[in-house]
Amino acid sequence: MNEIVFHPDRDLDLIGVGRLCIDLNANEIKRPMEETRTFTKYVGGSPANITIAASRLGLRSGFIGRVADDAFGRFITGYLRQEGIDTACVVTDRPGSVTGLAFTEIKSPTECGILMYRDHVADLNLESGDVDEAYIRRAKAIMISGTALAKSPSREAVFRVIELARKHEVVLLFDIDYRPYSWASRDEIYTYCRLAAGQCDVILGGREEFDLLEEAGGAEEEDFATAKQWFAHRARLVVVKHGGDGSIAFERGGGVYRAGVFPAQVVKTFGAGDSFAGAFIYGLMQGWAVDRCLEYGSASASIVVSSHSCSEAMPSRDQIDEIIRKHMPSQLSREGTHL
Ligand SMILES: Nc1ncnc2c1ncn2[C@@H]1O[C@H](COP(=O)(O)OP(=O)(O)OP(=O)(O)O)[C@@H](O)[C@H]1O
Ligand SMILES: O=C(O)C[C@@H](O)[C@H](O)C(=O)CO
Repeated sequence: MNEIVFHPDRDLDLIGVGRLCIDLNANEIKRPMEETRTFTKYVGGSPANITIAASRLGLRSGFIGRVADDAFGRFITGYLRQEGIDTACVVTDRPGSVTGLAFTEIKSPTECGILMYRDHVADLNLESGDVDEAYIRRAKAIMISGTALAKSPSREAVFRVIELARKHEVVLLFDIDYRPYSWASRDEIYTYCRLAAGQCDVILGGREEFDLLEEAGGAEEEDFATAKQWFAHRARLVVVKHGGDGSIAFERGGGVYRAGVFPAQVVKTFGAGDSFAGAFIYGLMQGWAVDRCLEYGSASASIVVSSHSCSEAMPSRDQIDEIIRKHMPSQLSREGTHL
């Protein structure tokens, strides 16, 4: 069991909120972007990737976001529908905005870069009026990503989502999802992400992402200090991702869980966090103990880092189960440390 209580009788398990964009992943891998000639197009955007991951695992999923009135916007909406994700609240933006593009460079399994084209993007035109209370009320959980707070009117729309989710007892999950290209300043990140994270039940982020939201770390080990800081707000579960070094999760009730990583034939590193989050959330919603959720997320991530794409590579339950069967639990430990 875990400490997150989801409303039982809702017809949507998870609603993603925010960025819907296009990944253009270099086909010529082990080359710098300057030498790349061709790309493969996938749906992208961290919230979209997470929602696709969750839907692939069987969660009944929806999305609140805006797409551009262009061929990429239509491609994204069609792909979400093809994946069984409800798109009733995916709004086509007024003409003039564009779809965010993420050109990815795969120089080596550990050197991957992303060239973001994010000017005038439709996803940051999400408005409070796009947030339908009746839609929110249908959900057990809502996943918010930090980048949706980077600009107005998307920023106000996210706070409207938070307000309605709290009103209707919808579990709020916050993925810090720091992407520097959309933010005007560090102050804004600190201000708005802290405000949002302070309202959420579950917070996920990398070590560096949490550092952006916190005063200087305390004397204790940083991750423990992070968890204590967020337990002073609403959080019941804090998950710190450490890339190839694994992850650690803290429950407000005192449980501390560490997970290593599963072996992977790494093609690219990005997409690890989104696949981890989608599978971790799936585990939470099955009522699994946190250590099992970490293991599921870690196994999912090992599959996606071994693939060329993010969204399209999101694994099925069978694929994840096979990885876990093959490799057994990876240095999972549960420390009954009380914070
Ligand atoms: N090289 C790897 N091999 C296997 N698993 C990995 C690897 N890198 C990351 N993971 C798994 O994915 C999880 C999340 O990775 P990471 O901390 O890089 O998230 P992130 O920075 O949010 O990723 P993203 O690049 O998608 O934004 C890790 O905690 C780990 O379980
Ligand atoms: O989230 C983004 O804008 C980039 C993603 O589309 C890309 O797939 C990635 O970096 C996933 O972590």
